Amino acid sequence: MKRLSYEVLKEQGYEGYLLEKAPVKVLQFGEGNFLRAFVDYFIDNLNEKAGFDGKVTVLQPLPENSFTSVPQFLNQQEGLYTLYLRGFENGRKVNAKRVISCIDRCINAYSDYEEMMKCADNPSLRYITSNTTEAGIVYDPSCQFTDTPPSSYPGKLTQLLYRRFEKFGTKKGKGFVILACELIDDNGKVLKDCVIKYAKQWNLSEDFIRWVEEENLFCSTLVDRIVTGYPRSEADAINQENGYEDKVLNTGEVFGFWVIEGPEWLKEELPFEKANLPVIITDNHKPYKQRKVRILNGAHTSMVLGAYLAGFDIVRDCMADDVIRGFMNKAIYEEIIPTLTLPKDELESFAFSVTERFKNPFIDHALLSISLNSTSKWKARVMPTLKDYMKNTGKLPVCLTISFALYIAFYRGKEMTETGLTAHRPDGESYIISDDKAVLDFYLAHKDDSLRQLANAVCKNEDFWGEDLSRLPGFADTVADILEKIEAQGTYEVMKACL
Ligand SMILES: NC(=O)c1ccc[n+]([C@@H]2O[C@H](COP(=O)([O-])OP(=O)(O)OC[C@H]3O[C@@H](n4cnc5c(N)ncnc54)[C@H](O)[C@@H]3O)[C@@H](O)[C@H]2O)c1
Ligand SMILES: O=P(O)(O)OC[C@@H](O)[C@@H](O)[C@H](O)[C@H](O)CO
Repeated sequence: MKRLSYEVLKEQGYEGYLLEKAPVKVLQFGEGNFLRAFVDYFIDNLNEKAGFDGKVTVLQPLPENSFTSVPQFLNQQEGLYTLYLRGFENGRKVNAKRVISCIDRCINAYSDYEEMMKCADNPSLRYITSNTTEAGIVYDPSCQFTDTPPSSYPGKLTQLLYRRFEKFGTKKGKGFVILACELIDDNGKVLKDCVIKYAKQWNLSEDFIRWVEEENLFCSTLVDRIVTGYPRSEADAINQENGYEDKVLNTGEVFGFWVIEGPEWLKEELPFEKANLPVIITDNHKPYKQRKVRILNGAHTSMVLGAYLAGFDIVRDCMADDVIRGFMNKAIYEEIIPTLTLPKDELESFAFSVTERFKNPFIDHALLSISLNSTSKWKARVMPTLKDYMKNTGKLPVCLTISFALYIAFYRGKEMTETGLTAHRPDGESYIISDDKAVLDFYLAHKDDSLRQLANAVCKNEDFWGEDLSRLPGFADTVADILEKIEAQGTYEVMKACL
């Protein structure tokens, strides 16, 4: 079967939108599924509906082969790939196929270092987007200006900005608009702080720092779309139907929402409104981020680990079960929403839409994939709500406290293998706990603790939580009690008992 290419699409008489040639206006740090189903989808639509006329160069920020073959496949397919967005829209089932043609090529920051640096010399380049996971925006002082490249994303960006400054520093309007899409708080601001630190550490001059401040815009953004990536089990059938082979097929839900914190003038530059896309540019993205991270991601993180131990594998099946769905909804409506600042009806309507999205009949969202890095996820997505709830009421929130015990129960691995820490479901099936090495080492070291000792040790681990959670009145003891109930009755009964 022929590989996807412009030529193949022409031969087939493909009638959808394609943009074969245009100046590169966007440099994207990250080749992952999410960016390709979200940012690139929006840019592709901007090209079609608002005359943006820009291509994207995708930059793989990690050493080649350390992750995926996506860059190689994208280049073989001339940047083209097929995206399926599936779900319900206004009560109607949707399965929208779109060939995305906004990608120009994909390069690697290590093997194509000079090519990466040359991107800064392109006068048309105006936007830098990124999703380097929660691990990507970090300041690592061991990175040097002479590294080719520095290992951290902000280090690479600082080098690129400096090259831009050297080339165009005296011209107005040649800085970048930087759209950070990582799911960390104040992503744009934190990224900018890292860049300024490198500029100082590397003695790149006051003039450069001023140029970074005055000619570049670092936007914090909130992203929201469930992206499930390559549809392994359906790929053959999809390729047959399309009549071409696409090795980077991508899938996600129809729902999508991007909130960009930026000035009014950015609306002119990025005509999302004109293209009728669900993207807003606003002076404060925080309420949206808090709503999404605490409700949607908080619901995932507090529900999936217990549900997995109870025998469930995907989110949709959890939504069909009264106990698991009931536990999740109780957490959302009684414990999460009361701590949030947006109007209650807006929050409830968002929460309702989350349950509907989780029921999406097209999306098999694996609980195990959501379980990845649950330690930092519990800290970022659940812990702030638990603390706000306690501050407001003086009580422990029932479901969120249970969620912490469910997290510990899931992390009780007994054996370290090459792929990670191995644990077992009650029926004996093994699974891999994926998290930072330090986290896995901690659980392995505590594998023979009593449940009470374990609960205490986890609560006290300030490296995990940034503070000692055993100082929260009654928390460690209650968690230990719940762990004992889980041991005796299983997670399902514990989730059921609180309804
Ligand atoms: N999949 C979703 O539904 C979804 C939705 C919203 C946000 N996100 C976020 O997007 C991120 C990526 O998700 P994905 O589904 O695209 O995963 P993916 O595995 O397809 O891609 C991971 C991407 O992150 C990059 N990366 C990984 N570690 C890095 C590091 N240390 N430094 C720099 N880059 C690094 C990789 O090069 C790759 O581009 C996740 O952190 C996730 O929280 C995902
Ligand atoms: O992608 P992760 O692993 O950070 O988190 C898992 C899910 O909570 C997440 O992907 C959501 O589906 C997404 O954030 C929705 O926008």
